[in-house]
Amino acid sequence: MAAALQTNIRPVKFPATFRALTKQSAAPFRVRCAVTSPEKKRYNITLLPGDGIGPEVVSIAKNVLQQAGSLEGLEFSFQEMPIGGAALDLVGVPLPEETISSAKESDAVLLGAIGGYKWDNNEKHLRPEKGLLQLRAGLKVFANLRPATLVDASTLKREVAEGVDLMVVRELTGGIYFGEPRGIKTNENGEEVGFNTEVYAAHEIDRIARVAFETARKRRGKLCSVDKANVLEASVLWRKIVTALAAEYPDVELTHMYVDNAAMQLVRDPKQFDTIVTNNIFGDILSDEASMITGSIGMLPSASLSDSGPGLFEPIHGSAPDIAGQDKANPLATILSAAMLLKYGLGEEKAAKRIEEAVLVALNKGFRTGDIYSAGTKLVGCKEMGEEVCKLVDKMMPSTSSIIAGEESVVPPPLASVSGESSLSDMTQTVHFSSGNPRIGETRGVMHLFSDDAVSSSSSSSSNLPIGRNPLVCVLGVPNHMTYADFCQFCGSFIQHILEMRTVRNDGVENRYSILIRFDSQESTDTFYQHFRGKRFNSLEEDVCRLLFTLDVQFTGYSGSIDHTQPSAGPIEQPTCPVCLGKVLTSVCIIQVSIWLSRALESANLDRLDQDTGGILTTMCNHSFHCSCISNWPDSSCPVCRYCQQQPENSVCCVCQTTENLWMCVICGVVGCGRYKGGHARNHWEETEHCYSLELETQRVWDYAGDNYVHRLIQSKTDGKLVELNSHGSLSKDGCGSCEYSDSGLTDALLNSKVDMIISEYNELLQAQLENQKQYFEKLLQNVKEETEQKVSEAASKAISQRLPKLQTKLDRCLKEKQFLEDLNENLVKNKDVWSTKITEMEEREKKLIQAKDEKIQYLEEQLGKLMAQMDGGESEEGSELKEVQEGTVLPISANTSPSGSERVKHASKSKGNRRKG
Ligand SMILES: NC(=O)C1=CN([C@@H]2O[C@H](COP(=O)(O)OP(=O)(O)OC[C@H]3O[C@@H](n4cnc5c(N)ncnc54)[C@H](O)[C@@H]3O)[C@@H](O)[C@H]2O)C=CC1
Ligand SMILES: CC(C)CC(=O)C(=O)O
Repeated sequence: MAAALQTNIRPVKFPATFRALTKQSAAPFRVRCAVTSPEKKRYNITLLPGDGIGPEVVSIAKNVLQQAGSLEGLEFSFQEMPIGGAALDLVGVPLPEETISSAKESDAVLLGAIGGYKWDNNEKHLRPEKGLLQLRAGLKVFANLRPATLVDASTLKREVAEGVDLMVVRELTGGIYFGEPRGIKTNENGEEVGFNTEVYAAHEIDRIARVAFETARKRRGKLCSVDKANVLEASVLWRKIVTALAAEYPDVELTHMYVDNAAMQLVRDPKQFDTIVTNNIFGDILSDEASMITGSIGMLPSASLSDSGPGLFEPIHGSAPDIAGQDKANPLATILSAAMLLKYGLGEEKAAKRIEEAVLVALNKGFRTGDIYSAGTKLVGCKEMGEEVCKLVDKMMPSTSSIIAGEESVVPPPLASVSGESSLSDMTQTVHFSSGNPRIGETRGVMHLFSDDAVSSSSSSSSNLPIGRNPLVCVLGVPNHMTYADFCQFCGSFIQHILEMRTVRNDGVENRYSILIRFDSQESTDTFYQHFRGKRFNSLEEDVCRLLFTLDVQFTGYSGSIDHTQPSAGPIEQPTCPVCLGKVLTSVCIIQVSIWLSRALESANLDRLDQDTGGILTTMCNHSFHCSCISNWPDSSCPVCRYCQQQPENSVCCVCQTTENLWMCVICGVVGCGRYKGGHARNHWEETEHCYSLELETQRVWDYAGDNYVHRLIQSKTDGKLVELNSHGSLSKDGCGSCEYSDSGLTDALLNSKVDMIISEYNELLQAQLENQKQYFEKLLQNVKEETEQKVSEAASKAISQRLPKLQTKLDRCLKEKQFLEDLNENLVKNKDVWSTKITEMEEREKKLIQAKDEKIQYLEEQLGKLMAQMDGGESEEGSELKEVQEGTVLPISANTSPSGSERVKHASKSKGNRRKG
């Protein structure tokens, strides 16, 4: 390092925030060395992986750093040192001397995280956390910048979280984390007391407040100072000094908020905040809370800076011991911390930008670790996320916008230069489409859409959306089951800004359609884009709105019998909306408009029409409606021709299954065959009074009641214009009717007035018929309801009457059984008493017998004792008696064997000599 210093010393560019931080800041910034060789600039970076997930995320961030650096001509020399639990295990202290020395001597320090269960019960000075606090104090990094900008993983409501871009400026080396006195002692009552001190000197508040004002000035000019001045003296001083400093920053709007309110406001309306300045402990808590506005604590980086010396860069999360070693950690917070290291620590903005943008693109490509995963995205582990970012770092050409600090939003370079190697064609995708009823004719075209990558490489701010976009977007892959009305509803209040929507089929896509949407202004297009991109169509399904800016739409041909290969460029004739009879643009207009748009967007004529008519939706079959009208149409068919994107490939007669000569009831959709097949379509009319039927082959509607076709206008096969049928249709050979058309040269004016007249007649007719049908069906429903109720009640009474006797018998049987059991029970209870008495008597008898026996035994034992005494030669009177007994002249026996009897019966017995012999 010393040798290198002599070669070339380059002062590292500090963020402007750190210039002239304090009025009294006489100490010059430390000039740190970045050695410049002709090819590479070299930096020394101390890596402190720490504990838990720390080593996993730091090793990934190191790779990303190296990758971004090498592309920008930077070379890093990494020195990995222990801290926290790892250091405790290795050398017995949480911050070894070598570690702090290495950190101080390096150009920047990248830390993972410290702490874990293993050391949780260590004494305070031997806890991993102590190591981190010592490091922060040792490096004097008093200003901790913790930005929070949105990614699409917030658990808050989208409208609450969307657009959040705030920066927490946390004081890091003072306050209660370091204040003295602190400790746990025993008080006079012998009780343990824990205590800490929240202490701030005026200069500490002043320097952090300056950082905050500078930061806010470069952002949106709003600073909120968070304290607890209603309770804490340290906060009273804090507020006083911050307020005084505001005079030096008249361009910054300063507000104050109590911390408890701030905690609530952060989740209620986070967008109200731009820059927050607060003390050590409040900043720790509020920035963790802010992280969840963005989706996960695994997303938020931080930079801790001093007014001289190397900065410390670390994710805001801890060591996450619950997921450590499982490849589950989100490495993005550490990767973004590495970007902050480049930007704030080394002044290498380009390399930083590469990393920030690579992270954005990875997220936009759908890569998600478990903590930010949602359905429809790609779940990856820590390593894979790191590898993806590394790959993308390679592709990124830095723009000047920032996702980290959100400051200096600058319009990105033209698309072609967003990526070093990319051209416009790399940034767009070509999609072929068609529309129209295939039975009649198909319009074909091609659209060029800005690919996801073109947008991903920018932030969500509208100034970073692709250059060259216009107020035209395409929603790709809308599921077929979404009706036109559903889609209009999905667009919500944006529908007011929609001029036109056109539904198209994408080649090779069966179950989905796409919608081209033209808006009234670029602003509403961008807002729509930001609001709806990736949004689920509904909460029950996974399908999301794949929304792409549309560069242009080109009309390539028409495959029907009418030659429409070139749309006319003249003003567009306005037919009426078939629903409300108001004027709408023709069905090909969106394609024409798109082409005009891409040329110049100068169509004053169109604007006038649009203002008059509101948004227009053109269905897949090229019929146009006001959005407000089609919003009331309940199914996915066209209200005019009933063409439905979802229709079955081969319709069949619902009775005889024939596929020929089919007619579909326009009232209920039943398909039946014509009279020269089974005549089932007509039968249907007779049964239901549904008198209109659509001939599937020709799309003409037959009126059974009037016995002719409804249409008096048909489309000319030669020029596509509407022409009148010659009077009433006559019966055709196919069985229902036919008509000839005269390819007349009616003037447009005449035609238009007739069209209007016929449509109004048609609508009246239809309305009358629908009313009839409504009544008919209501009656039918009522009948069915009554019949059903009748049947249900009959069935119920029948079932009851059938089951009743059986149930009665069963009940009788059960009652008898119950009676029997009760009798049995009663007898048993009586017997129980008798038996109890007997048992008691027996027990008493038994007791007496035992007593008598015991007395007899006792008496015999006494006698035996006396006998034994006499045998041993006793001289007493009893002794002589005993002697007699011994000699066999007297036998001591009670007359009634009673133990109390004193009579003794003398018996002759065997002599003593005899007994001895015996
Ligand atoms: N700067 C640091 O080194 C910090 C260290 N700690 C220490 O970390 C240890 C654990 O503390 P906790 O309160 O649990 O906070 P934590 O931040 O480690 O974990 C909180 C929750 O967030 C999850 N999480 C954190 N980072 C994640 C990531 N990158 N990807 C996915 N999920 C992630 C964790 O799995 C856990 O469920 C303690 O010993 C604590 O003292 C805590 C905060 C800061
Ligand atoms: C682990 C502590 C020392 C610090 C902390 O929680 C933080 O700064 O996020």
